Amino acid sequence: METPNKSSTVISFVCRGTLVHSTPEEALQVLEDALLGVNSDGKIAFIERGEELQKLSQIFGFDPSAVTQLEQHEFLMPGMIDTHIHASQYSYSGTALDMPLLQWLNNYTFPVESRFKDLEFANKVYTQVVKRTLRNGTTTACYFATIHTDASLLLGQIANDFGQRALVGKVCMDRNDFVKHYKETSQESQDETYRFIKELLSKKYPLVKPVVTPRFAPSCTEALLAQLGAIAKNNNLHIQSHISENLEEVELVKQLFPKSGSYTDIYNKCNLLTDKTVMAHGCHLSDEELALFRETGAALSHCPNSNISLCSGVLDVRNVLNHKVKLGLGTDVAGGYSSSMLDAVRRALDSSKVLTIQDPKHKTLTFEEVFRLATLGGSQALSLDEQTGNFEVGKDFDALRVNVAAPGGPIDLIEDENPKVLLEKFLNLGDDRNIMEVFVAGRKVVPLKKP
Ligand SMILES: Nc1nc2[nH]cnc2c(=O)[nH]1
Ligand SMILES: [Zn+2]
Repeated sequence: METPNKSSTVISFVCRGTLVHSTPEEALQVLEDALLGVNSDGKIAFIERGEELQKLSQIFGFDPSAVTQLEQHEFLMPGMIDTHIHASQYSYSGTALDMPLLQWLNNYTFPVESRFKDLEFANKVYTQVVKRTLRNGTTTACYFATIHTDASLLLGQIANDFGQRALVGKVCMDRNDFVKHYKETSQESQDETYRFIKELLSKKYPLVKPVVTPRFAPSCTEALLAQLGAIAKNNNLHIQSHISENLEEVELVKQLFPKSGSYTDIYNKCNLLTDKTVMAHGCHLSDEELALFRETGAALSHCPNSNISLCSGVLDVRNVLNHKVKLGLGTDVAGGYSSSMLDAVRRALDSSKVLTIQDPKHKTLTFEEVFRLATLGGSQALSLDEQTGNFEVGKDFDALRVNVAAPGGPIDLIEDENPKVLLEKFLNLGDDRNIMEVFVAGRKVVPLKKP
């Protein structure tokens, strides 16, 4: 037998068992008895068949007896990606869902967000939301903070300390007629955005990046939107905001921006639609607006719990996908009451089924397609698909070790099931008790470590 060439890569972790993930071609790919190796940089070094163990151990110089063997009812899946979550609204999640969007913002959201001037309060809430989302399997989160720069920097620090991959946005808003103390001047918003970006980048956190965050068109003057578009463009930064969530909001935008062709047109004219943009909701976008998303490479975040809870609308995900617009899932805490991406998966499936009830010709999303939205789709929506989203050699190892039959967990398995059934059961019935371990960039972050 030939001696295989030795690799200089240092392997820090090897796992053997079932892998489930998505590719652009296949919504669900199952690899049974696979071997996945992670190198000392936290990147996937190889994915091979189990029978190659001896050969791989020689090439990569690891001890075959140190391989982690997954149990019968276990599998590895990519970490889930929450493309839209308000860390600052976590304290009232599960409450205050009795009003439509604009009234909900004025009565609940703005008063709570204004409290983040207090860093002690911010520390308490942000620590809890990062811990909770990690335990629920969110390896990447795209966060809205508040207008307060120091508290927003603190959120970045906490995500880094617990090892979560995150985009963090200091919220910008220079218009707010209802809660008058919760807004900035245009100049403050611009200056503080610069300060936020500069200070967050100076920390050199490997997995935490700033995202330019105009709240949404009704909270911003056109001048501010244009300034933020310029900041993002000149510094090649991510952008996030909201668009076309509810019909009253769409009407308000028409009144506030009478010269614009559409809601999408406003953001586009201000250079806020790029291939690093993610806009939440889009329930009421026209096909022409979706075409503009496709042209600019901007993505949508589908937040079904929020859309139902605030009676905002039902996004036709099939139509978005047919337009080839990048799409991920978001919890939109606290308009969405659950911080778990498993809930987002279930609500996305329910919403698609509601559209089928209304129109039997509607092609319902499959659970495999929604699984892809929660993982690979999210990474594409955040333009992070070169780093994360699925299992590919060279990508970071962001993964969940799932045990569908975890003792004391929510799922009773009567018989042995195949991996596809195990995944479907986990997505529909599972919770954090089934998520035994969470890895981000090769580092085990759940069970949680004290930072
Ligand atoms: N769901 C939701 N929509 C918004 N539009 C502007 N701000 C918000 C927010 O905080 N939550
Ligand atoms: Zn939101």
